[in-house]
Amino acid sequence: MEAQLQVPAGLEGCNPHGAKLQIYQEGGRSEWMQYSAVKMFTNAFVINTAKQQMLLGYKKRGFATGVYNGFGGKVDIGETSLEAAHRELKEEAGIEASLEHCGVLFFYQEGHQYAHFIDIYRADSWTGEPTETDEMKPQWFQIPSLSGSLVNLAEDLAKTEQGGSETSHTTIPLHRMWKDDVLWYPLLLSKRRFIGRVDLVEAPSTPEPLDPSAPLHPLVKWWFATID
Ligand SMILES: Nc1nc2c([nH]c(=O)n2[C@H]2C[C@H](O)[C@@H](COP(=O)(O)OP(=O)(O)OP(=O)(O)O)O2)c(=O)[nH]1
Repeated sequence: MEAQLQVPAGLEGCNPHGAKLQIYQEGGRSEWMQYSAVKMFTNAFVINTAKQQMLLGYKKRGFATGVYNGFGGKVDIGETSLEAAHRELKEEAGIEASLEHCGVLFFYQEGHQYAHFIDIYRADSWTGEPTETDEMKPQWFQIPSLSGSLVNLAEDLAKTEQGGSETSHTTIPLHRMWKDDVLWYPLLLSKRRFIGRVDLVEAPSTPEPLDPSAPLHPLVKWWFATID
């Protein structure tokens, strides 16, 4: 019988049926940072497969202002993660979608009171028209070709970091997203189930307007595995 991989603290219990885990990528420091509490979050990504586009929201206020992300937030007391994901998608983007759970991102930023345990969801269809809210401005972005390997896709995604400009965001705007997203977007986009953890050090407060060349929340340790 094959030995199961040791998963980072925070991800225990994410593979209750003992499915096969395979390291996708890992790196950084030798030790994970210590956290004292964990809160549950959701993050939902809507994909237009026919047009090869992804809906992202520009965060207008609160945590991570100025960053593009999927739609999500805290899971409220008495709510399941899936219920929270539907509620947040409606509140932040004005749409409804059939969400499929595709991964877990455990995220800890140095100096923060708690770690984020984020259930990541994906939908390939939706109802309603994405609408700007007080918190998020939704916008469609082109996904680089999915025909190559995951490694190629990660490289294609990374190229958008250098190629992005202030005014045109035709491809996914990695230079304005959390630094770890390039590590797991290839899995999300190719529908591979995954679990992962990232530790980041505190970055200086984000300048407005964002400087695309400025470092955003530097990563100090990361680990991602696919689940089969
Ligand atoms: N893509 C990505 N998302 C992340 C990372 N770290 C992280 O917390 N998130 C997500 C989880 C949540 O979807 C979102 C944080 O939610 P939020 O900004 O709405 O938090 P909030 O405290 O205002 O919660 P709420 O009022 O909306 O419930 O950011 C990351 O590294 N990459």
